[in-house]
Amino acid sequence: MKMQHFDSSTALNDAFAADIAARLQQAIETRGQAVFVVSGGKTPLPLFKALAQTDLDWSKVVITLADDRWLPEQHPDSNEGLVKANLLQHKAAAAHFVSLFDATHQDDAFAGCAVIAERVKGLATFDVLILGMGEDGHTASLFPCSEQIQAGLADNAPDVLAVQPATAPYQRISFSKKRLLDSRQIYIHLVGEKKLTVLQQAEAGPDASEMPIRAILQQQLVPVTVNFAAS
Ligand SMILES: O=C1O[C@H](COP(=O)(O)O)[C@@H](O)[C@H](O)[C@H]1O
Repeated sequence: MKMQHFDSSTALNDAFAADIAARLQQAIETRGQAVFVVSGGKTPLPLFKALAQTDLDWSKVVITLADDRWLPEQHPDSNEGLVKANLLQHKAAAAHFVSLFDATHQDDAFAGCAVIAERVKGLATFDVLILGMGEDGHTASLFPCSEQIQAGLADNAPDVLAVQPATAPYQRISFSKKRLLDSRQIYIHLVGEKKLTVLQQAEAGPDASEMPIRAILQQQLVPVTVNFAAS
């Protein structure tokens, strides 16, 4: 794991956006398209705004989410709504977005999960995956407090699973650890000292079902870079 400390989130976002654009550009040149997987929550908002202004042939970029809350995009807590309002704008408006929500099963992520599995099954290896982390050590929607945590971390897990966290709102849909690790480069994006403390706790302990971010930190298949700023 590579750890990068930045003096400010502005410096982090500028460098991060340039790095992502270079990797997506390289993927387009090598394979004709790039698959870019982002996370929701509050942390990535300024990064999304910076990326939206970045020169790239976005029409060759497929964007999806590592996870989403099972909500229509109009809901203020929908990660899809956040991505559409902040990333899929300006120069990045030409990107193709793959939603993790299905309105025909809008009240039940468990019923809708098969639709999402079908939708994402053709996605190639993720060229760039950005993960966030909650203060409980969850990443994507692999929540330690959920009944689905062992299924999400299993080596034979499906690509996506529905999750009901016990201590966070909304049903979720999440890529499994197995599918998240089918990536060429993983970034963990952290802002705030508290998240750094949580990351250090995660590095120190063995059990990924207690802190699912460990499944990303303690593997050797995919390079991981942590981009951190205190504020
Ligand atoms: O619930 C979620 O939380 C994490 C972390 O969010 P943040 O607001 O602390 O940045 C996020 O990575 C994940 O995508 C989201 O669904």
